[in-house]
Amino acid sequence: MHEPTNFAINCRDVSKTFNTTKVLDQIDFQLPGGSLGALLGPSGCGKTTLLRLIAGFETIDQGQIWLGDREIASAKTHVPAEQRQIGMVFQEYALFPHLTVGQNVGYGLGRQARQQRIDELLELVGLAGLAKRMPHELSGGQQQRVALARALAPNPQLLLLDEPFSNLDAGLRDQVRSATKQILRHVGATALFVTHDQAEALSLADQVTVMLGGKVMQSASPHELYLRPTSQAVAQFVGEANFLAGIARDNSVECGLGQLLLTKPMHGPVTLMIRPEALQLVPDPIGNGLILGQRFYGHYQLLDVQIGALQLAVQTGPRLDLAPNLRVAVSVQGPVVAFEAS
Ligand SMILES: Nc1ncnc2c1ncn2[C@@H]1O[C@H](COP(=O)(O)OP(=O)(O)OP(=O)(O)O)[C@@H](O)[C@H]1O
Repeated sequence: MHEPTNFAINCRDVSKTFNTTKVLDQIDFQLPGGSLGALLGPSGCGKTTLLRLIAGFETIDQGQIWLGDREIASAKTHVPAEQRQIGMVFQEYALFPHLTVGQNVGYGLGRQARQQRIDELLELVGLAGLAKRMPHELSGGQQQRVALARALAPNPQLLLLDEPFSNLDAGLRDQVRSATKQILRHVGATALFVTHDQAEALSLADQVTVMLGGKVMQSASPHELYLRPTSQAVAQFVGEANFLAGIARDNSVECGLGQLLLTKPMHGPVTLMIRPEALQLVPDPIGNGLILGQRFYGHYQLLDVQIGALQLAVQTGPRLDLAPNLRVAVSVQGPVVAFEAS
């Protein structure tokens, strides 16, 4: 079957079983050309397996994968990894320890114009002048850039990155992440990276795909995913969320915070999701809430507030006037998302 699309990657109904465990269950996944995608999910959800199927390191049991309009995998087809024009960056970088930086970058290139391309790529990743160094003479961040330059050298149609920043310490990680994004944008690459770090996925990717238990739960822009999760599971996995029960009638819902407005009409029992920053509080001796606890993060804080039988997280900026045992008035100032009660 041929399915021409505008997607750089198109996975349809892809399943994979190891021994008797179904690791990927009817995956539908698309990534537009020129964009940066993230596969996000907890450990064991199957994200690395999906990346490896796209790379061609494993065969698929069912479904199809296209790279542009080329079918690269199905139950009957398996284009070998080296013929897929896919570049890889591994978690451990996998640099050849006995080769210099320049030789590492040039590894997948033919002889022609090799030196020029190596220089060009080292310049691109900000390592011009380090071609003669050995990998062990570089910092973690520099090694990651060499791995990126090596993957980009043959001009791949697609770049796959497996937890590319997890080996870097926190201080360096942010810096390397934005440098990587800049480089990928500069060369107009289509790239897909795997992460279990939601902040990394939200801050870096154009499209975030949440996987849970071998299934794709939602694929959307970071804003859409955070503000309009389509399931309670996604809302819970991405960011901090408050859940409360309610009874919906048309565009309003009755719940422990009173009557609230819904963005779409619903009926009957629902579960409401309200982000901590969608709640506001002010000190009030006769208010509806009591501060039970405080989690202070510097540029913001989360306050655990008891309201009747509910316990909700409320986000504020750093303030000195809020502390446990203070009575406050809590109100809803942001979007309320409703799911059919499960
Ligand atoms: N070659 C294999 N043989 C048997 N089971 C495997 C194989 N590869 C992966 N699995 C199993 O498949 C499941 C999904 O693994 P996968 O590595 O895709 O998850 P992940 O979401 O990337 O997790 P992590 O973030 O921990 O790497 C796990 O239960 C894993 O043990």
